[in-house]
Amino acid sequence: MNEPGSPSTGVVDVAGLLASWLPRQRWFSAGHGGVTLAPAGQITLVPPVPEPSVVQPATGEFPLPSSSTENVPVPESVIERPVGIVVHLISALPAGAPASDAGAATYQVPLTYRSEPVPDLAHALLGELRTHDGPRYVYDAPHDPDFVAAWTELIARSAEAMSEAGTPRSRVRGVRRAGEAPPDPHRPAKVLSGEQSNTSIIVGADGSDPVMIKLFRVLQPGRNPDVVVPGALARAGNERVPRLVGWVEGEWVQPGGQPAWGHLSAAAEFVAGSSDGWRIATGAVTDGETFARLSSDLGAATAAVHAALAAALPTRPSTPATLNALADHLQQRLAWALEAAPALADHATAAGGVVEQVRHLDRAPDLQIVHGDLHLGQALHSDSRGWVLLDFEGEPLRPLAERGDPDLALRDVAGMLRSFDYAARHSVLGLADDDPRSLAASTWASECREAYLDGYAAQAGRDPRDDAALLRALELDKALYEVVYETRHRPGWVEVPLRAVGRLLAARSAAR
Ligand SMILES: Nc1ncnc2c1ncn2[C@@H]1O[C@H](COP(=O)(O)OP(=O)(O)O)[C@@H](O)[C@H]1O
Ligand SMILES: O=P(O)(O)O[C@H]1O[C@H](CO)[C@@H](O[C@H]2O[C@H](CO)[C@@H](O)[C@H](O)[C@H]2O)[C@H](O)[C@H]1O
Repeated sequence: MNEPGSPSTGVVDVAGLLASWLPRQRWFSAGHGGVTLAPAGQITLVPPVPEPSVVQPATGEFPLPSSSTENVPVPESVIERPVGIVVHLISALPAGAPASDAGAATYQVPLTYRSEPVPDLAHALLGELRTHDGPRYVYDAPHDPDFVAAWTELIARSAEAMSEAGTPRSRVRGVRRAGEAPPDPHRPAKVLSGEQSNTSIIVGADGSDPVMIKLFRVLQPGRNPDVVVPGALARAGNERVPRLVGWVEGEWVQPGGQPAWGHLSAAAEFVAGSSDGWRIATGAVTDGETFARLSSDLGAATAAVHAALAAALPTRPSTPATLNALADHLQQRLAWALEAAPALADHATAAGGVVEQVRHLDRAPDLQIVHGDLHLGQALHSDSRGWVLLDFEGEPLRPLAERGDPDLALRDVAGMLRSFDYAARHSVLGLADDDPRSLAASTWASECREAYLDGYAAQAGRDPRDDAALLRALELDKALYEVVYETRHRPGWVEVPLRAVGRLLAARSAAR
């Protein structure tokens, strides 16, 4: 066996570096051991990208953690350049699982290979590889201006590239929406910092028409709602979402060998001078200020997006079967949450009552395409644009295949109501419900809630409070999801949704 990263026949292997780097990334959820990685595709870009080319997916597997040298080869042609750019597509399988395992995730990992180290990119260095041509410095490519220029150009030129070997499986295509000005690949770029499920790069924040390019880190076969939905809204002329500029789509190979097609990236207008709703709302809580006016505007913006989605994309009338399916879904959520958080056991019977109530409701509004995971962090406010809504990918803990289905617009309303509760109560964690500070938080959240619903009702011509039982059931559904989310990601916050479950169920008993 060769030494890690050493050349064997003119190609080098980056598996060892990935094995230690990937598990440290926020978006890598495959675990910290016992995972097998398998190359699923490999796209080679050439700066400044006159025509990008795609090479055939590599075959073979390598275990993680490991310093195997055998299986993520970097083509010789890449290594020979001063700057080589490769977008590695890598599937992660639970160790020992069959290669066809349906639970495997495919990660998008663009890397640059440089013959000279770049001090400005030190924070993005994965490590060093030894090659027959001397060392190569390997960087997390979204931080590297040459990768960003190449990727932006792919979209700007709507460039399509076939696999060098001519197989239809290996192909990426940039698409620029008709009527959109091409983003300029040569403007300064910056990776957005902060907790994110994907990696977003702002291109051209120094001037006019900046663009935000999001790289989907976890690839799933199929159309990504974060491309489809803003695209439909842009076509409909709705201005409550950042304008979609373009996207990148492509093909890769799933662990069992089946070809997959899906979106790799979306590019949208970067809303300069904006703040997200979570930051504004929690600032208001800290300063003891009202958020009612902005809540009302946010309600109106949500209703405008819902109306545009209902006009532009498929809708379905609700039937008794719809209510049954909603009740089943809530029941599954409950079982899922009970498993993750046994503390919910005291609420199981009352929550089961809500399930049955939903099943026997007389009616429900029509189903339509919705946001799916709406909360304050998914809304941006600026003086020039008012509120815009972001990130139509739906709940990250749900399979992509389920996320684009028509659903109740009320689900988004419930999500935002939960978010007002979070903004108010995360600042009083650990205090009893009757503590004056908790009571003040509760009053603040109620004020936002009513203002949001008023704003929504005025814009939509239909008040979500007319479907009070359904709305409460959807708030419960969301709070159960949040219990699982917090248990996995922020156990210190789990008290926020746990207490909400208790309050929502108590309010229901009181209402009967
Ligand atoms: N078009 C945009 N303009 C300005 N800021 C944006 C834009 N899109 C996203 N952001 C910022 O990036 C953050 C993460 O975006 P989001 O779409 O939620 O990414 P992720 O899928 O990684 O969670 C948002 O909270 C917002 O602050
Ligand atoms: O933004 P994402 O799509 O990654 O959504 C996930 O993370 C959110 C937290 O960042 C989480 O939202 C929950 O916490 C928010 C405060 O941080 C709060 O405003 C939301 O109401 C609450 O649901 C979201 O559930 C999760 O899917």
